[in-house]
Amino acid sequence: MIIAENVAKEFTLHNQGGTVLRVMEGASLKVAPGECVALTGASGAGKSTLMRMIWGNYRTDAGHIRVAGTEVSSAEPRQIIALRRTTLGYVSQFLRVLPRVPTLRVVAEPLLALGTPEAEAEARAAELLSRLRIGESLWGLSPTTFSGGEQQRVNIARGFVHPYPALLLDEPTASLDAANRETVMCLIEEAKARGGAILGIFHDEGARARLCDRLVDVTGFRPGVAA
Ligand SMILES: Nc1ncnc2c1ncn2[C@@H]1O[C@H](COP(=O)(O)OP(=O)(O)OP(=O)(O)O)[C@@H](O)[C@H]1O
Repeated sequence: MIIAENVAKEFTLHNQGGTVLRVMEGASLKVAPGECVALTGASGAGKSTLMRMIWGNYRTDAGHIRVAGTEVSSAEPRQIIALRRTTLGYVSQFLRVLPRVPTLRVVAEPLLALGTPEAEAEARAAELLSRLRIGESLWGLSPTTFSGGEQQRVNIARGFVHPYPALLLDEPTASLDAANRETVMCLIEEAKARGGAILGIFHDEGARARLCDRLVDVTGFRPGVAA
């Protein structure tokens, strides 16, 4: 479902004398439907960079990335947008939303974009917000003023509202209390059980041990380090 083959990436720092940082080469991994794979490696090893290339925000310099048959590494922007709408979800660490859009709408939006009737989309959004303990009194408000943990849970609700076949998770349990952490782990287990292919960064070792079928250490993809 998610396939990376021999991916390489370097950054050119144009405002720092054109210094070239080679951060990755020969990066290969596969995530099958129903599988959860964790990216590991020390800070700066390249976990986020690989996730951003799979998400289509960073260009790959060499190699191929395919998600559900779409060649992300050479896709046109409209293909990336279509992939994100139907197939590839991403729960980042930060919520980015338009101001003044109510929380219920923020969470329902991925379903509305797929043509789901409004009542059905909002019912599903409400169910997830309730599971994640976001009180109903907040649903009509924009999440921009919410606490860090509340914003993270709105982000998670939005990422799980549609059963994406492939899902990228960036520290989904970070800074959550025990009850919400458990809810998020259940959501991830349910996504696996319905055949979702999940690739994530989990600094939470307990969550990683419970959820992940395999670990991929990106340190092996550093230029000059044998995989
Ligand atoms: N946009 C960018 N421009 C220049 N260098 C970048 C950029 N993004 C990442 N890098 C560099 O690439 C390397 C890998 O960074 P990355 O954020 O992928 O690491 P990470 O493993 O996710 O780290 P952490 O666990 O601290 O989040 C770092 O040396 C970083 O400075």
